[in-house]
Amino acid sequence: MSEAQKLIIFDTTLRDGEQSPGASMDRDEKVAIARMLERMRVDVIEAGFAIASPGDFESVQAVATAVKDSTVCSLSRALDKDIERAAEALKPAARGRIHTFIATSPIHMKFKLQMEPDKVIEQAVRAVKKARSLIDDVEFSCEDAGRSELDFLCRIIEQVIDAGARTINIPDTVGYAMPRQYGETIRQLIERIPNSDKAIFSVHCHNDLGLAVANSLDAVMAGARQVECTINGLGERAGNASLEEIVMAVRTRKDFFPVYTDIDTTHIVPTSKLVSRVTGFPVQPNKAIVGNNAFAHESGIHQDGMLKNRETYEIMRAEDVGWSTNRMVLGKHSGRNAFKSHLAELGVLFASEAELNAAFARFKELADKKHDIFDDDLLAIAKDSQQLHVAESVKLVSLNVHSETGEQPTAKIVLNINGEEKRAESQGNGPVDAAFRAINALIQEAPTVSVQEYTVNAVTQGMDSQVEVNVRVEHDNHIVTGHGADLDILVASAKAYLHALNTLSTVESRLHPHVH
Ligand SMILES: CC(=O)SCCNC(=O)CCNC(=O)[C@H](O)C(C)(C)COP(=O)(O)OP(=O)(O)OC[C@H]1O[C@@H](n2cnc3c(N)ncnc32)[C@H](O)[C@@H]1OP(=O)(O)O
Ligand SMILES: CC(C)C(=O)C(=O)O
Repeated sequence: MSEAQKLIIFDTTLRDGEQSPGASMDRDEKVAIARMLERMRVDVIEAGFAIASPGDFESVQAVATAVKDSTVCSLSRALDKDIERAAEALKPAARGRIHTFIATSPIHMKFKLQMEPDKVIEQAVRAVKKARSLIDDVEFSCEDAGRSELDFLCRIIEQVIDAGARTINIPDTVGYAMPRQYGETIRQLIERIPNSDKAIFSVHCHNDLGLAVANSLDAVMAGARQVECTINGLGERAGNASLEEIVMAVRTRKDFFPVYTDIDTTHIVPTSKLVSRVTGFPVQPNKAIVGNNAFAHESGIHQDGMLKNRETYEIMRAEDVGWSTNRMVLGKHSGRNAFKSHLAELGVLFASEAELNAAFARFKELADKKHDIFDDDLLAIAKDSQQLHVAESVKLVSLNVHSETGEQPTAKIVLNINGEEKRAESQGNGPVDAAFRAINALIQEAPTVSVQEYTVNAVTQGMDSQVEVNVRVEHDNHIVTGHGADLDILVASAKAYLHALNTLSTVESRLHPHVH
């Protein structure tokens, strides 16, 4: 593609992004983000508003010193003192830009600036000339262009281009524009302004109606060749157009957009994470490109499709935007193929279809009860299910434990012993002791088995974690350890104890289940 088809990416995370209430960043944090943006090959980094405060001045200066490959820009009102301060802060820049602006909508001119439209044009022209006297690269913005009159925009833009502005930005400051209408405005401006070919038209859209990206892209179709945007869509009120969405839309739909960007997209996710960490603004999980779920697949039909061909459900590659990989999330909507494939990645191979089915059934039961299923949960299930065939003569059917302050706990247990259901009830010093005694009541030689160690581990973090219980038992100089996993600590304990007894019975071929 030709140079005329290059879409300039202007990142304003450090300026408009910082205008998100609560998102302020200190100088070093801004430099760290600016370096990431430079590595990503962002064309222009708006580092701040130099006159806003000494801190902002220092930040613009520090970014201008640190960054060499991207243009560094400072915002300024259409006032000499702002422009001089911006130029001063940008002195160390290899490439500096002054971005000066004034509002052009009737409501802003009348109530905020309290200026006649002709005076606004005069001030804009003076400001651009002043900026050009200090720096070559000058951008001019018509603040609230989205609510400005087209004829007035044509007049002011023609004059600021004559005054030396080389980038003309048409901001939808309050997020009022609609996609087709906004693109049409850009098209009309480029067509009607006689010297429009001397400037690059830029857009800067806010997300008040959730249309910032759509409006920006519509403007690109209409001839805009610079998009102002922010990482994670940060920005004043509902934010700005998000850089990652703009860049990936253009890249993914090369067939649709007549433009390209120079962005190295593999830096997108690390930069998003840095911005989120620095500002304390979490990224919503379903946020396009950078949300945790953006490349995660949970439902069985999707996972099955993905396993057969990734493109069945993905239009971009996770690796291309900086994720290490896409994710198959196992949850209650997942199917057997994804379950088997995920466990194979964890090194678990099922010996038979029956074993896979048993583990899959346990997984579905767990997924119904537990929100997040982690790899450790799956490994615990696999371990538990694979043990079932070690010795299945005794299986837990149900356990009911009653425990109350000041009273001895009672356990009622139902076991399946060689295909027959047997019941027992017992008290104990604690609920686990009561459960073990109830098991002992159904297995003749179990009371001669000594429990040497009993440990409980939470399999994953969180209150709804599965627990894994290990019970080490000794009988006739044989020591075995039983494992059991469940959301219920008592059920996990009973399973672990039974697993130990079953293993002993296999090892010794002597500890026969026996109904009293
Ligand atoms: C759409 C945008 O995002 S624009 C950028 C918004 N960002 C910011 O405002 C952050 C930084 N701002 C600040 O720190 C301060 O507002 C400052 C330093 C710029 C100005 O502070 P103050 O001098 O105390 O003025 P204050 O903020 O109260 O009011 C703004 C003044 O600038 C005037 N003004 C607003 N925009 C412009 C402009 N583009 N050109 C010239 N004057 C302007 C207003 O009319 C008002 O003038 P008045 O004091 O004569 O009524
Ligand atoms: C100053 C301009 C570019 C702006 O931030 C806006 O209009 O939203």
